[in-house]
Amino acid sequence: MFSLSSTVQPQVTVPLSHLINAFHSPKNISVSVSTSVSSKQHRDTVPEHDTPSSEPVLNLRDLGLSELKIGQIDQLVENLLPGFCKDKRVSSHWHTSHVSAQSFFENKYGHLDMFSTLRSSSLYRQHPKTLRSICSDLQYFPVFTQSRGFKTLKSRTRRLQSTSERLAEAQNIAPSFVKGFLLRDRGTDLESLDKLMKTKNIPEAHQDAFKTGFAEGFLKAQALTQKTNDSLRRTRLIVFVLLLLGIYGLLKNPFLSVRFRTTTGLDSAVDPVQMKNVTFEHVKGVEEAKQELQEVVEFLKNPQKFTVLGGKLPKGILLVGPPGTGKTLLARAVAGEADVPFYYASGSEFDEMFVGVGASRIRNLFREAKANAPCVIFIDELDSVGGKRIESPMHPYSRQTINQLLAEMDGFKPNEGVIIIGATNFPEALDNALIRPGRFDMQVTVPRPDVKGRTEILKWYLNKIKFDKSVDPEIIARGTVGFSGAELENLVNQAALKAAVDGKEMVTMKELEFSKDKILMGPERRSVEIDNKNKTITAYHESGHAIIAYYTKDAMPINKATIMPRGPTLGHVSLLPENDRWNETRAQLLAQMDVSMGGRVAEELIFGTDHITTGASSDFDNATQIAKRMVTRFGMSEKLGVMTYNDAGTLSPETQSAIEQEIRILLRESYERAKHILKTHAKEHKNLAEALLTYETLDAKEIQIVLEGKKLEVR
Ligand SMILES: Nc1ncnc2c1ncn2[C@@H]1O[C@H](COP(=O)(O)OP(=O)(O)OP(=O)(O)O)[C@@H](O)[C@H]1O
Ligand SMILES: [Zn+2]
Repeated sequence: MFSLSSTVQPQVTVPLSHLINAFHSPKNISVSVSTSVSSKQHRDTVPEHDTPSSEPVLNLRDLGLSELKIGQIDQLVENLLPGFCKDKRVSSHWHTSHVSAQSFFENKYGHLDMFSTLRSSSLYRQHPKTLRSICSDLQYFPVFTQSRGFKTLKSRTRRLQSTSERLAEAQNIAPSFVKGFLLRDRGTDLESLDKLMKTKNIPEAHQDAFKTGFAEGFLKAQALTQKTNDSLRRTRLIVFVLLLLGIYGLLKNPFLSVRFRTTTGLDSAVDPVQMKNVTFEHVKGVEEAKQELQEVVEFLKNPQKFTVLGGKLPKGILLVGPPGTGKTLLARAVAGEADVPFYYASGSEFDEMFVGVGASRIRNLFREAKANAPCVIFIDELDSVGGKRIESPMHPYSRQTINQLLAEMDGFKPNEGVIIIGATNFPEALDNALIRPGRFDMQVTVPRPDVKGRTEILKWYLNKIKFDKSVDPEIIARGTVGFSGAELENLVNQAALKAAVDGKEMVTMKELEFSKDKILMGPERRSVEIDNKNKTITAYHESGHAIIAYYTKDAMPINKATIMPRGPTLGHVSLLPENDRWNETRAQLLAQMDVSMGGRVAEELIFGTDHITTGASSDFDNATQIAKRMVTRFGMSEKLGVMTYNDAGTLSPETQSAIEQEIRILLRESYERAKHILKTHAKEHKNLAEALLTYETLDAKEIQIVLEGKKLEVR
């Protein structure tokens, strides 16, 4: 800090009193002030400095200022001594009045360690002799250190604070090592106080003030030294204690350092989990997958038995299926059934932007696993490490990672007892090298559960909560086609939460239905204020669907009708297939179209063609889709015959218009059938709509009561 070179000098300032001396020494005045010519001439007339004397005698060249023109000198003097040039009232008293000179300087420049600054300046190097004398003299001055901006200090010091006060202020701001410098110099100050007073001929009257100032400064400095020493001692103590603790830790646990290594981000730890508490019992509705994995369990339980008989088991098993169908759970269950360690890794963990990191993680994982065989390594999201998108810039090192994985899989023998289970939602996306024999060569499909599976899963999770006896899991299962195991678990959980919020003691069908609708269609929009007119239209529209479903032989049974807004819908009627439908008959498809038509037909019949609404658009979409597929894909149109028409672009215009014609006919016939039913059952239609307006939601039983003309019990 104090070895600033001349290029980065902060305000290099020539010592004041000596400058004044320099300016006022008779020789120099003749040179610097009376010379009004150019600098060249100026330099010629300057006599060489060769007068050794007790008082330092300076000229401008000695100070490196000989190049200065008169105007610049004035500028310099004005900078150093504002007002000096205006009233040339400056006398030699200036350099004797230390306190005032000092405070004046501080006012303008803050505390400046001029001594050191000067020494390090190029000025000093050029004129060592002269400046050394200045410096040696300056040692007796309090050391200044630049501490703050000019303006602030000036405005403050107008209040004529004592020097020592300001010095203390500066010390508080200066970093401790700077303080160190300040303090060292202070020692010399004390010794030489008397000497200084003598050499500087301080007038009697000022001596006391001078001494007091010095004493104050000295005491403050002492206190500061004490503080600095204390904090130094404290730091040393803390470091020492930490060191001791470290050594102790190492002695007690020699693996501490290894732990540190394995828990760093790049080289993450691989810890197995014992899966005793997860068995095949916990995985419901995926019987085939469980059966296929059963032999893997047997192998893990006793690898030797298998190899003795010459049996060969795959090293890698790929679990393929949509998210949430229980792939992870199955893998855990395999480890749990066999009671072996389970290593979990997610493919995305290996997908690193840094060279070698993914590969080294794979290496670590396999090394650990081999040391603990028999065991199961599970790699979730295998496609994110073993996908085909190898050379993509987003995954610069995935090729390396895959190669490492392949090398590891090839590197151990089948009887070593390590089984690698990978899971993926997109088997097509996997790198072909991964699914070759000897790697992931066994595929087990884990599909979405069927109605039987869903019932089992629902029962399993219902058993973990309190539920009413009237709850029929099968009804919920029938209404949750396409739900995964994870979604069904969520459904039961949401129902339990709903029951708790409503202050009920057990979960009933109502809560289960509620959470099913919530998952399917978004939350209810109770806050939406729907005017009576729209409510009435919705009620007739929905009961239109319900009436058609009820009176059409091949339609699915009704589950529920509601005019409660939910998600984007104003109301809906839900139908339940008795079973998951693998196939649908022509009659069933036509019935579905009729039920869809029911809503619009109802609006038309009740409110007239002028008042039909846009609310039926999705119904039409649905009906049109069914008709289109019947004609173009299922060969269900007599006119177009048993043929599929997939690519519309390759069809002749005649064929296209024939298809359109057929679809139109199907829709028209459907519309007429719906109209006929609603006209025939106008009374039931009205009753149902009114019941909906009163109760908002009606379940299958209630709908039946209304349609049979009986009165609903008040709920
Ligand atoms: N068949 C099932 N039987 C019981 N619970 C299931 C089943 N399927 C899913 N679950 C529940 O859902 C949770 C999530 O399933 P899991 O993580 O095993 O699905 P996943 O197929 O691995 O999904 P992803 O592909 O998203 O990783 C399980 O912890 C379990 O609670
Ligand atoms: Zn509708």
